[in-house]
Amino acid sequence: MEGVNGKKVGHLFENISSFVRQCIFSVLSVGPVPSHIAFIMDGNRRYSKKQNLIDGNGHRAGFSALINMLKYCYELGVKYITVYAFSIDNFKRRPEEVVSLMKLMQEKIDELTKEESIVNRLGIRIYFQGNLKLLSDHVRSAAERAMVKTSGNSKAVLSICVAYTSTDEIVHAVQESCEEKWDEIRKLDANNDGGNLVRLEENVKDKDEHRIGVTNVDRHMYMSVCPDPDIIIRTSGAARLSNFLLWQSAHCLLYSPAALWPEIGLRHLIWVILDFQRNYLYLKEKKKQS
Ligand SMILES: CC(C)=CCC/C(C)=C/CC/C(C)=C/COP(=O)(O)OP(=O)(O)O
Repeated sequence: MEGVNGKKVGHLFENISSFVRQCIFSVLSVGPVPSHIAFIMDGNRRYSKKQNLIDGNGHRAGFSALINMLKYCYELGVKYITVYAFSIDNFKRRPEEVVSLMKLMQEKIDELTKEESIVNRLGIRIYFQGNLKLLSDHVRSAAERAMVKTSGNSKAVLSICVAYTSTDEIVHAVQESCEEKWDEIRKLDANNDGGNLVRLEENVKDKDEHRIGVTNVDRHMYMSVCPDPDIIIRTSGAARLSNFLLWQSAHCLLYSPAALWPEIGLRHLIWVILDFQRNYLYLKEKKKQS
């Protein structure tokens, strides 16, 4: 009996908080709403220590916080959400910790891929971004399955950066751009009996035409599926980017609340949206000038 009553109270509380959220979001939506928010989910181990949890449960709590934040962003109308889930540098952690994090990652990816998962209910497409070759076969296959299974979803996009650093992304994009240019030049050359490569050396105008520019590199970024982020939120009070979205964050608003990642909540999102709206015209002007 107590259990039934407890469930009813739980449902009632959920309905009331969902209604309050809707009211707040409709007021916020009168102003500009960011199209892309990225999160550095810092402070999961510290949360675990603070709450005396067993190892790994801080990251589990972090995953629940991610799901809540995903839901809030979706309800507010933010189309792109990106999270820094595992950096290339994180592979240098204690092997037991890496293994446990990868196990959790695989379990949660499989959970997200299920038919009835939140991403499928809301129509969210998942991308995994990073040097996926560095992942174990199991985790990489899970990630690839999730990308395929959600590829028909189009309401919003969740990019999960794993085995990711910005420097690796930039090097990868530059390498791909060089290969693409070389292919172009070789093709031209073949069509002109080898004349182009010689002419290229001689003709400065042609040289410029065949130079790699920002747009070439941009196109080959892992993150080219999204517009640049409007806001990056890093929890636990650290105001560093730690090799995350360096290429994409020239004009974005940074916010670093003291809360540890599992403690992040609606109030933090509301606060940063208000800050974004206050700075909107200035940021828009800066983007235009670049
Ligand atoms: C499928 C999916 C998206 C899973 C994500 C699970 C999750 C929350 C991963 C976070 C991983 C991570 C290294 C966070 C940084 O906190 P930390 O471990 O560095 O903690 P600290 O800052 O307290 O040391």
